[in-house]
Amino acid sequence: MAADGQASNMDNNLANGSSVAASAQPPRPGVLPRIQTRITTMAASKPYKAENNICHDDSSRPVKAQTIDELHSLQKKRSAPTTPIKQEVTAQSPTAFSTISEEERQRLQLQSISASLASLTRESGPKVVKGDPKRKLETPKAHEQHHQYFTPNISTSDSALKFTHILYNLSPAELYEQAIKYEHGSFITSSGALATLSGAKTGRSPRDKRVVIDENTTDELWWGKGSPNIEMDEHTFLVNRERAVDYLNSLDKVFVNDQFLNWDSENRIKVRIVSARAYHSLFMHNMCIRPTPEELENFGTPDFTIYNAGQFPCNRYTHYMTSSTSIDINLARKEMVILGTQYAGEMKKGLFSVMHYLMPKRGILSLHSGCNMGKDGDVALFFGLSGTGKTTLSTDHNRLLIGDDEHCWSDNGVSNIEGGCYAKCIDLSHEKEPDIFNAIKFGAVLENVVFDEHTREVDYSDKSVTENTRASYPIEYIPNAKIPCVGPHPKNVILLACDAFGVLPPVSKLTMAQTMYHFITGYTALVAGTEDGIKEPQATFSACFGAAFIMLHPTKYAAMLAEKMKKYGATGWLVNTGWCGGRYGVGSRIKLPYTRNIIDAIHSGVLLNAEYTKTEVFGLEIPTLVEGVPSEILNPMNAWENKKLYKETLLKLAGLFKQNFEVFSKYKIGSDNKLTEEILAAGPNI
Ligand SMILES: Nc1ncnc2c1ncn2[C@@H]1O[C@H](COP(=O)(O)OP(=O)(O)OP(=O)(O)O)[C@@H](O)[C@H]1O
Ligand SMILES: O=C([O-])CC(=O)C(=O)O
Ligand SMILES: [Ca+2]
Ligand SMILES: [Mn+2]
Repeated sequence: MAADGQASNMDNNLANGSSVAASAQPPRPGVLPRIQTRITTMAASKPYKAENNICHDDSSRPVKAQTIDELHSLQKKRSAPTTPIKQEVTAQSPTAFSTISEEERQRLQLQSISASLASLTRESGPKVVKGDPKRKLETPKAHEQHHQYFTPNISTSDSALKFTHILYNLSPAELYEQAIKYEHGSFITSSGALATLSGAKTGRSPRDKRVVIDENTTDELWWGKGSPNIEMDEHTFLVNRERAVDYLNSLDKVFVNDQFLNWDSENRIKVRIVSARAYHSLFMHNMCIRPTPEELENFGTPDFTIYNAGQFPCNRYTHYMTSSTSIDINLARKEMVILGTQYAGEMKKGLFSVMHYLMPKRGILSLHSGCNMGKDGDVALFFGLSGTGKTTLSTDHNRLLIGDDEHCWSDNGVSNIEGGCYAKCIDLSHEKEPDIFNAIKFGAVLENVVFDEHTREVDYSDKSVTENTRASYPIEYIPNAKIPCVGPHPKNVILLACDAFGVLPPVSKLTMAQTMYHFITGYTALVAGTEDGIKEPQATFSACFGAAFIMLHPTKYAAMLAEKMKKYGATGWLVNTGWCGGRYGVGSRIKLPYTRNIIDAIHSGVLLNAEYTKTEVFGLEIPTLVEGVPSEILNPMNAWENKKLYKETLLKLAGLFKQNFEVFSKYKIGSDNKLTEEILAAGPNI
């Protein structure tokens, strides 16, 4: 009773504005004075007011909610309505801007996604609905909200009775939440990036890549020795496709990304990626070109669709399957199926393979290269196998970044295929690669890195999960990205090789024939990890610096490159970003600042007119002086202590080059055989 009396007494005091007096009164013995949180509000200078003897602190306006759920519903406001689709003016619909309703648009969109997810064998599949199944408000009851889901048929199977929720083109923030709530190994790092695990595979699986052989592809594609295209028949493709689609449809929710490839608007490709992980959806959000809301409304039917069921294995009893992983491309169906690997790079590089088929058909050369542009509009291409420095060297604070990995060269100039970059992170430091380091912030996906469990600080030197740690981020995260990612014809074509033998010079100027020879050869010492199973650097030859992704015979791409380089007067260069002063294990990797100085001298044109000497065996023209590079490393022989060992190693590598080139010697490039002989003569002289 005493407490009650005290309380009402206090309230009255407050109501009378006499709280100061009240608190000034000595407390009754044994009773502590009531804690007062506020007396008057300073900002509004409004006194407390009492209604029904209850004190209200109305210093800030009360929330317009009766319950916590209502309060939560206030937190999110609906996205701004997207602009209506403008229809053609026709006789039937004479109004210039007649629109289709939002409802109709949603219905068409779901119809398109439903068609993508439809089984090829059953009459009906699951109903697709938009939104997160956990958000009750958005789960429609069967008899209401008909516009929210689409089902093509009357239910005839259990799977047709269930809903598959479609998380369509979610934003990075939404994908973060999905990843953190539902995917093990997802964490926010101290810089705001989303750390993820790609599972058992931490690199691509080129031996599990299959391409459907049919009446067209038999003759069109490169098959056999050296080719990345391992054949599979249409039937087996459909078996795997059905397996992937059934897996995806069995889930409560799948992610769907509708995006673009190629910044050249005339040659843009619409891609749809259906996947089961927020990690995959965010990765592709970063790597493909992100449509504007208007572009998304007019998206229509995709030109190519990926079904990524990477968590689910393929069936080893299926014909052609040699492991539980299968990455299958069907050019006729315009589809790709991924089973048994969650490594996100498979999607990126799978689409790149498709571009290597589609673009040459249009006279456009597709290139595994980085690309940047100087302030004066001089464009450089950086070819090279994985880990040779395309991303590192095309990301140059003094130049505009067009792209780091996949480009097209058409009659209009160069264009990036992608909307993001995919950088190697091992030993990444702010000091050596500041732009890449700073791009790893909110929205970036960080694959397989190790971080402090408390501070979430990433340790880029830690290889505990893999050596092939990676960051994927939108290209605009690089401060001097060139948007749109297109540029004029290249002036310099730089071939990067990471030479583990340490015998190739840090830089040499190439003749056209030498450029072709080295382009077709595609030499490097593969840096550990990007291709699954490779743990130590080893000498590798990969035609066109990307044999894993080309679809046609390498000479087709080489001929196009030669033609374009001649037409637009580009100069070829060979830059060794690998070892000097001895082979791997003895010498050391050429310091990045030296390579950057070499690249600067190429860009500026200084190196074009430098003094040159010719090396023996490879016949490479090497400059005697490059500013900011110790002259003794320019000629590798000088950098080796043991000259005899140098010569032996040089001859060994030359032998490997010769052996590798044998398969190409019977192919013609150009209208006569002349170019082939010139190219053969441009190889090592032993
Ligand atoms: N002299 C050098 N030149 C270039 N890169 C170097 C050099 N020394 C060390 N590196 C390191 O080599 C790696 C080059 O990787 P980068 O991401 O550029 O490869 P990439 O060619 O883009 O490969 P991918 O096609 O797999 O993405 C980086 O980690 C970079 O720090
Ligand atoms: O595809 C990958 O995983 C990384 C990459 O860019 C390459 O290997 O060329
Ligand atoms: Ca890269
Ligand atoms: Mn690459």
